[in-house]
Amino acid sequence: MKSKLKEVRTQEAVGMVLAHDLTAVVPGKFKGPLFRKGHTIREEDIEKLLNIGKEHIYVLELAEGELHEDDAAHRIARAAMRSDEALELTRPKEGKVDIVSRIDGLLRVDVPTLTAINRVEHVVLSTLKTHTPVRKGQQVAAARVIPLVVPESRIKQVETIAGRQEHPVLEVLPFRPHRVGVVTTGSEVYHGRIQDGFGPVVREKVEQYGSKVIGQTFADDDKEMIAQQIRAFADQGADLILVTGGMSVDPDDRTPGAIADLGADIVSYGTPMLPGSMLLIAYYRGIPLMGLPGCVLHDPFTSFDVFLPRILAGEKITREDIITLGHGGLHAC
Ligand SMILES: Nc1nc2c(c(=O)[nH]1)N[C@H]1C(S)=C(S)[C@@H](COP(=O)(O)OP(=O)(O)OC[C@H]3O[C@@H](n4cnc5c(N)ncnc54)[C@H](O)[C@@H]3O)O[C@H]1N2
Ligand code: MOO
Repeated sequence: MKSKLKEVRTQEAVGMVLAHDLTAVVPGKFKGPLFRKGHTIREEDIEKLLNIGKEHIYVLELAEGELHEDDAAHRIARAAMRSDEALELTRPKEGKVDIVSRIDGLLRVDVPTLTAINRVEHVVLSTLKTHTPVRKGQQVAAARVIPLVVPESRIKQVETIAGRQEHPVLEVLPFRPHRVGVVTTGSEVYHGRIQDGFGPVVREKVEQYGSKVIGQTFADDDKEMIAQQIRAFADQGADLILVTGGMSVDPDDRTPGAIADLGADIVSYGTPMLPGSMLLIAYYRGIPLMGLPGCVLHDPFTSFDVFLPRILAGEKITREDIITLGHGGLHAC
């Protein structure tokens, strides 16, 4: 490190970086650092410094090609989010800059590029997991460097890595309001033996992302009846269709067969996640279609909760998205 100490008059120190902690003592009440090493002195700090008797202070003079931790953190965060309007930065605090979502949406992280950035020595970019649904005001990432001063070349390296890809390292896709049709299967519900439990569960989940259930219909364990109700929602302009129950191996489980008979393009029947392993994802006339197994009724977090926000944010689900769920896919089941 080529930076060095310099003594300056406190009134002239605004914008400069404190070289060591400065201690304040209020008898009987407080003893501790008033400002920490690395703090960038602001106008409002001058009064406080004079009040503890500091007319002169040591500041850190950065050499050519060096960056203070605050500036480095800011540049890492900026490189990661580019100009995504859905994200904003906080002011540096203790050398850390937070990235916060300005909207409700789906966080997307380019994981290989994130890893390449963290491979640069002393650079820290920490994020929530990719595909996490986030709320307006929620922190999604934090950036910092480890030492107080770093060579600017390292940060330029981060900027080059982040700039190589077409998409930013971090982005939040807004949830798009969808019109959702629900087909509930099961002879026990159809014949009124038991009361439907699926309707309220899926309605709440769909509404939480700003979409709307446009209707729920009931079908017996009959492939043609199920298929006909799916077709009816497609004709009504639904842009997501959920079919509940009948997803397992019993002779009365007709949902996967009905979806196959419709000629839907089945991405996968089965996901390596528990609960929710019997989930089916397909596209019928371009409309996403999900077969929801019984566990969605009683487990608060299943594979349905993984893919619903992704679909509502406009992502097209691929087989690769499904098969890679296996690692870490075992939840309470
Ligand atoms: N031998 C195997 N057994 C099971 C397998 C398997 O692979 N092999 N898979 C298990 C998994 S995983 C799940 S999840 C469950 C259930 O899947 P289903 O989608 O077939 O669920 P259903 O049989 O239709 O219903 C289960 C249970 O929930 C009640 N139910 C269904 N719909 C409603 C509704 N709308 N409202 C209220 N209650 C409802 C239904 O009456 C049943 O009691 O299979 C495992 N078994
Ligand atoms: O589809 Mo099941 O949830 O794995 O119980």
